Amino acid sequence: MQRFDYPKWTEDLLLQAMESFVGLVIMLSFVYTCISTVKVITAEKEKQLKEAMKIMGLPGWLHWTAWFIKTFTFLLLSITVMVILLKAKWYPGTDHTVFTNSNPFIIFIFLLLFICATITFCFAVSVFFSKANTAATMAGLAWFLSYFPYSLMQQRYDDMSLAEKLLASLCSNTAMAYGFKLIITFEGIDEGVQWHNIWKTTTPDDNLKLGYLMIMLAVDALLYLLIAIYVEAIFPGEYGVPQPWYFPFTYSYWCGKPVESLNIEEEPIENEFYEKEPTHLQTGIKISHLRKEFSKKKVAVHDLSLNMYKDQITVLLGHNGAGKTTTMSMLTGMFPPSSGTAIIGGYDVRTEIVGVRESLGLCPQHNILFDELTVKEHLYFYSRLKGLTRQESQFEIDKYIELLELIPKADSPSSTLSGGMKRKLSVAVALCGGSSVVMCDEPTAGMDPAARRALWDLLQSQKKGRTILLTTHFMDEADLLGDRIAIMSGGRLQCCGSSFFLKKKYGAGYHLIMDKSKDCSVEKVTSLLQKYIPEIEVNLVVFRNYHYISFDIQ
Ligand SMILES: Nc1ncnc2c1ncn2[C@@H]1O[C@H](COP(=O)(O)OP(=O)(O)OP(=O)(O)O)[C@@H](O)[C@H]1O
Repeated sequence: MQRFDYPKWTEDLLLQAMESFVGLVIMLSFVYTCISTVKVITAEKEKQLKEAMKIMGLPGWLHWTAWFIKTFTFLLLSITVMVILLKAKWYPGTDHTVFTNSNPFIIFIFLLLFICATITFCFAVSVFFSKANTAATMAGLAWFLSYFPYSLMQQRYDDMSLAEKLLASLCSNTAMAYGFKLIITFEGIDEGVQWHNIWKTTTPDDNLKLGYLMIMLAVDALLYLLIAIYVEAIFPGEYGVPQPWYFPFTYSYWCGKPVESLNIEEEPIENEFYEKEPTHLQTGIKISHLRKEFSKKKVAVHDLSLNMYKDQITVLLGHNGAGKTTTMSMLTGMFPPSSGTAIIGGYDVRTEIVGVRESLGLCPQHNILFDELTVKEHLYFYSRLKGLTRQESQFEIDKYIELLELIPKADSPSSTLSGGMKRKLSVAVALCGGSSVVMCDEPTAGMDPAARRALWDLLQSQKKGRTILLTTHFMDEADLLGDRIAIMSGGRLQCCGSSFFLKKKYGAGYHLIMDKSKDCSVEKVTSLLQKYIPEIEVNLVVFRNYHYISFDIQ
């Protein structure tokens, strides 16, 4: 077959076009991955999913490793395509490729190191933000900014010392740009990058070698990872207990228990509003002088001291804004206490939150579920997080979907469940995996009466061997479920004891409070009510300039 000789300029043009195309693909795939990774990681934080997973036992390193593997797999695919494009013979009848002489394996390793640096760069950016959209915008900006040292100093490249170039390479994009500049220069002298010249310069005037840049990319990857871990620890965002800035130098960070004992003083909580504590039961949660100030004026929890026992359900009962969720958030490490502490399973919530979370199951007030995961997958995921084997996890799945009557929905994604079903699943998630301390924040909110009853039965049947804390503002729920009921109001514990103790103390019965207008006849209202409830008693209460009629019904 006769070979047609193309003019040389068309070959050069095609190669240049390919170079630009490959450059664009590299750029776009990395920018896209960087922005989307930062966005999803921060969204996980924003929706409290990350903190919930950590509360349920997800170690921080595993979270980062999972994200690393996922992003790495995607980028690995894109750099493989890139290397193929760089080495593909684009021009018919010639051996010319974009990088004709270079060893593709070296280019691949170089890009592999760049991937690692890019992923940890995303981690480092994500820890500075709590809102996904802001984080994504800033990630795009930061990604381009990290290319700036290269473009700004390009004019004086020849005058720069090696130290200056290496310092600029602390920005991974700059290291990548320097690397490609070297590869292109090696290509220019028809040698290409080879194993024998990665520790050589292309000209005697240059001082930068590809080997140095590969080391710098590895250093960048490690540096960004350390920044991510450190900043996340001292600035966990809206949720999480911040560590002191010097935490890497503390004994407890590396060896678990701190040197000094964190045991809180054993002071019996006794007064007329606090029922004598059971002596035959083990304390599961010990709260001591817990206080939370959101600001100088806003104290959500005042000096709360309370013990909760194993094999019992302790109910925190209170009106909206009484401080129940804040208390639970401090116990689970979502918020650090302003003062005071709590010991859960022998661990202090201020300093040993990882230990606290080993035994913890949480059903937060707002469902924290993964939209795409099914009911079964949620139970499997959280059971495995708690350390159960595949077989044990399967047993947990079967048990809870049956107990909570979720069998027909077992394979449905959580986003397709009704509100009540989502609550059921959240409670099952808290109980599964053998959590010995279970906290449920208003678990029956939004449930119909039959579902509430089923959930009450489940909680009653599951309390053996566990310390269960649940919050509610339903008196009937507290009465039925609570072995001990702690009533909170205005951030303070008002009284605590069994349902029997509280009824004896405050009188079993109901209070009816009515708003009274100026011309209201108390006698007429009372006689009307007495027609239906003969034993009703009236007493008039004046509260903050408003008049109320308060009735006691025994
Ligand atoms: N992040 C926050 N910043 C400032 N104030 C807060 C914050 N979280 C809660 N508060 C305030 O603390 C008080 C207690 O709130 P909390 O959510 O603990 O009450 P609650 O008893 O759980 O109420 P509900 O039954 O409505 O959930 C409220 O006055 C609330 O406005």
